[in-house]
Amino acid sequence: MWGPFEFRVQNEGNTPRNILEEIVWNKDVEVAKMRERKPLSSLKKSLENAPPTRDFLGALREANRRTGFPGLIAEVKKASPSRGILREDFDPVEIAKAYEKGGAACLSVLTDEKYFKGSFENLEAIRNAGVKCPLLCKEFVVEAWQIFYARVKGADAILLIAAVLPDLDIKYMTKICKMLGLTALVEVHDEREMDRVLAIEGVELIGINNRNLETFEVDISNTKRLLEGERGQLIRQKDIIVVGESGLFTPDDIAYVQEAGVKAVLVGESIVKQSDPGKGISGLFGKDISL
Ligand SMILES: O=C(O)c1ccccc1NCC(=O)[C@H](O)[C@H](O)COP(=O)(O)O
Repeated sequence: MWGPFEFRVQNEGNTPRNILEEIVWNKDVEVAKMRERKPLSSLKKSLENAPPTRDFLGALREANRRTGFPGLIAEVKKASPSRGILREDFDPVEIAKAYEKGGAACLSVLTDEKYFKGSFENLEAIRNAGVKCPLLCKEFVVEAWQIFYARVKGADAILLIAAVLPDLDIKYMTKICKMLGLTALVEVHDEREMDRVLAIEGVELIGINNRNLETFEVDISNTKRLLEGERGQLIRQKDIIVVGESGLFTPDDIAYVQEAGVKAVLVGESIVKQSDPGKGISGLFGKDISL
């Protein structure tokens, strides 16, 4: 069992070395406060009133089968540390509905407030507005409490980042997700993280992030590199669905990651910035995929 050795614990006086470390240190404090207000025992009671979960993996598979393109996870994102504000007139429910109409299989909703200007209210509002696409809670999970919270707020899936979590946590959190009916999207960026995650039993959905979360560098050939040779073979053997994430702007980009072996893509910037984000999807795929 291995872990993200690059990470240091926050100590008095030291400063974060990169944005991911900073986000995680802040998240630790934020979650501790939230947990104090709503302890796990009370969250567990709220589960009784949570809406049923929808099949995130099934929706991706079905979209891939129906369109012949990778299933789209369209991201509802107002801002990011690397790009700043992406959209001033940001109405999460309107954007979610436009994505659904435009052919998205699933949606990814940023819930981090400090760095992405997202919120759990956005997630809840989209769920309550009757959007049928299954929803990914796009968070920086540092403890299991957050998984229960996401489920209560209407998520169908949640992100677990290998650069943030040690293997044992991923294993344990994947089990918690299954118990709650959530899909875990386990995100990797390099070969070492991919090998760690491939050794963890029960992982069904892996995201390859083309963005280095420490430097912000984006390179879509990252997806191809991580799917080459024995890794690609093992992924096919295990029937794991791979999601190509970040930096996808054109039909050529989609074709490139599809050729590399992905069955799904996660896209934010290139579609959320369009005046009609639904039409942005047709531009991204070079075709109307809603039909
Ligand atoms: O995007 C950032 O600046 C960022 C910084 C630190 C941690 C995560 C970050 N982004 C999350 C993502 O990877 C993207 O939101 C997602 O993959 C969509 O990417 P894009 O299509 O390029 O907007």
